Amino acid sequence: MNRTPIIAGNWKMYKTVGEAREFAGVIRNHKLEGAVEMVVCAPFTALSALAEELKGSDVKVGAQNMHYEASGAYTGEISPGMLTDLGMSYVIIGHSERREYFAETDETVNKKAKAAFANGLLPIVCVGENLEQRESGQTKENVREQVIRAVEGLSSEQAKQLVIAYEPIWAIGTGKSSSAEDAQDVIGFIRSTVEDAFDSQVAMQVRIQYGGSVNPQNIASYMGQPDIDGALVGGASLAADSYLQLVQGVVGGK
Ligand SMILES: O=C(CO)COP(=O)(O)O
Repeated sequence: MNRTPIIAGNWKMYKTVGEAREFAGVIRNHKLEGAVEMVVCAPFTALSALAEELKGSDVKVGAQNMHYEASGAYTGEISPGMLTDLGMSYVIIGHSERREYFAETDETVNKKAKAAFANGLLPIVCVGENLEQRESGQTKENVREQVIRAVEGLSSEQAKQLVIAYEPIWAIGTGKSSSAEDAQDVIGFIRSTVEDAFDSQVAMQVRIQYGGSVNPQNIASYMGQPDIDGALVGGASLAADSYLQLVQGVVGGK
């Protein structure tokens, strides 16, 4: 099965519009002929400028969150249609920081995943265990529950296009990345969970990324694993040269 690897930068709450434009200027001429899908997920304020700067390039733009409703009295929120209107391709859903600080639940993750597809956006759904769950041997049970709840009610056609990011919370921003073997173990398990929820066809096509302290030095080790289809990267995606090194690492690792 040929799954196109996907490298997605998650800028979190970093970069002004000017900084985003500068980044885009460096990466926009990078051509990969479909070997890797390049995505940058930026703060809402930078999305319009990025879409403009990266138009016609191989780099796709994504948001880091959205509401699941189409419109309404939801002060401070952004709807799926507003993202489509800006030319977004992807949206990160259920990042652990949103689950922890902004009350995101498996239920809202599921509503957002459905709303993303309904609006022509591809969701990158994040799952992952915290340190306590890892140490008490509950990693797989926890991740299985998150995956099953996230994909409830999606059609097989939608599920095939889904991107799942496995991000162990203890590895995010800590410099303590999961070993490639441990990440493969959980990601292989996530693929079998998708097979249980749908079928083997869907499981073979769904792309599953690893995230958590990925950098240009360790990316190739993850890509050498059979079930790992790319990475969702925070800190190391912020500098354009580092982002391009990650992309090259994905090419070299597969
Ligand atoms: O949360 C992450 C990406 O979504 C990972 O962040 P770091 O790459 O900075 O550890």
